[in-house]
Amino acid sequence: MAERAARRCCLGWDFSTQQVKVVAVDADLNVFYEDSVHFDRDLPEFGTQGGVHVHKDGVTVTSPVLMWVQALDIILEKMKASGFDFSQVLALSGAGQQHGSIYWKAGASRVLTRLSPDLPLHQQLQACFSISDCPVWMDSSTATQCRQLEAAVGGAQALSCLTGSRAYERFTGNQIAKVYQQNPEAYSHTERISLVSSFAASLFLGAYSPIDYSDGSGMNLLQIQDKVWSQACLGACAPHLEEKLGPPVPSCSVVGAVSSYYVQRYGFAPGCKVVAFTGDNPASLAGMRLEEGDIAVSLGTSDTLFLWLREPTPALEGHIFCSPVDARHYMALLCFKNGSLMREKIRDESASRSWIEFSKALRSTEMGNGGNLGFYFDVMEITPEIIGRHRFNAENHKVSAFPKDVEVRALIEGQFMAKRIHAEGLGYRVMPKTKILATGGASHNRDILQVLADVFGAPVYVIDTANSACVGSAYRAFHGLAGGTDVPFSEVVKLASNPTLAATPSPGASQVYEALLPQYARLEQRLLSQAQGSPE
Ligand SMILES: Nc1ncnc2c1ncn2[C@@H]1O[C@H](COP(=O)(O)OP(=O)(O)O)[C@@H](O)[C@H]1O
Ligand SMILES: O=C(CO)[C@@H](O)[C@H](O)COP(=O)(O)O
Repeated sequence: MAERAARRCCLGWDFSTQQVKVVAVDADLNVFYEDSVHFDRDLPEFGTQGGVHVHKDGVTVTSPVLMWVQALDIILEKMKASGFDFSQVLALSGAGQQHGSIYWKAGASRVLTRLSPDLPLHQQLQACFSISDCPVWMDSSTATQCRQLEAAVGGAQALSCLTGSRAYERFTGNQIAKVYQQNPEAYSHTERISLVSSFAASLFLGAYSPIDYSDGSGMNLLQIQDKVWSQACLGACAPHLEEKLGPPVPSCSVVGAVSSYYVQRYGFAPGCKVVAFTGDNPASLAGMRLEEGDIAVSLGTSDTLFLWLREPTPALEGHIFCSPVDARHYMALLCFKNGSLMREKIRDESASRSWIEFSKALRSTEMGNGGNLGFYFDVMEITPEIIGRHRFNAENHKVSAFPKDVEVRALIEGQFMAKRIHAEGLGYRVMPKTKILATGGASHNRDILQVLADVFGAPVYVIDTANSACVGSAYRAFHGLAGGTDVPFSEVVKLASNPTLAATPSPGASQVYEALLPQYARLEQRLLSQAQGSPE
């Protein structure tokens, strides 16, 4: 504890779908403290599953805002109880699940600025929100608002050129439009709308934190080239929206110092800086120190795949976000909704609820799975828009079930083939020097990473912690502290240890998957045409 007390550090937070996590990173960029609060397990009174409430219509998905606040109270108390020395924290930053929106009620800013150090946050902020259950990224209930927004700006491609993405149901502008249309009273009582990231930053600041360019790119509202709100998009979504959002800022901005609440209650230094929080995927890009040419695969609640881009090339599939570490650059992102929760379901059904058995099934089956291919989308997938489980044998005939081991391999191979096919759709090509950087909870599983290496025909690397969004947030805090835009991010993180090799492609993998990938793509296209025509 004595050694810990003397360690100057930055904190990196992650308000993700299933938990709040924190890491402390010292000046040599070593992670020396990690903690988390899991919503379903540690806050059962909110009744979430996987951190969310799925409503009866099957498409509306929300999370209670006070659950996030209480999770922060709990984790700070845990840190204090462990003897964590908050006075050594030079700066903090953080990440949030992307796209989710928080509606602060008129008068909330006064409460935020006058927090009493004698009480936990959740007791003081109870009456501060005009909407208690916030729409989150898993929501897909805003198809009508999406079509309205695209029509207002000249179509899907026009919206993508402007904001980096065509209209997506989970993107915040469409969610805000739905709140305004269906709950105009709550909307009119709202003085500020935050993303999960800027909401979390606001809790630390004791004042509203601005939205950063990178997470702001996931709203269908920000002009990603000019970095200003699009008046056409704002106008199409809801009235007085610009004043409720506040101006966006570069992701490496110092947005202020921690509120006196944290100084008095936890012993933070009064000068401890808060660097703008961003989305969890942009923060992971920072945590993995992604370089041009590399590809990152995050296997969290959602699966995402992202790339560093110099020039934005907005398309009808995938998203372009402003880079979180260099205001001149961009990142491309593909999001797959049926990630870890789908893997958990197949683990429970076909591998005795055990990751060890799940791994055994992967090891006992062959690459290519004897030609058996599967699509596992228990919730409406984002990439591509298909729902349901669809299994095909080597003759391309639909079958209703697979033996258990075959089912496990079909799931994992299918998930990674989809990633490769859609990344190639964005123009990405696997090169001899390609590195895949893996992160997220499932990157703990070496057998899953082996399939990833085989399907992509490229080596897979991991960083010391699967919490790359937290680590990236701590790195970004150091970046903000060092001067932000004027200092290259790569300079700030040059001391960080290199990623370690976790899996290399097995001999013969490229022949197997070169043959199978076009077959998977054709079947996906067939399912998509059926879904768009008459649902099965
Ligand atoms: N050994 C493992 N094999 C496969 N998946 C795992 C393993 N350990 C954890 N996971 C998955 O990691 C998921 C959580 O990942 P994480 O990146 O922490 O999610 P998030 O940041 O979205 O809350 C869990 O839902 C679980 O399915
Ligand atoms: O919607 C997206 C990205 O566009 C998701 O990736 C969310 O950002 C949720 O992140 P996790 O909690 O799954 O890490």
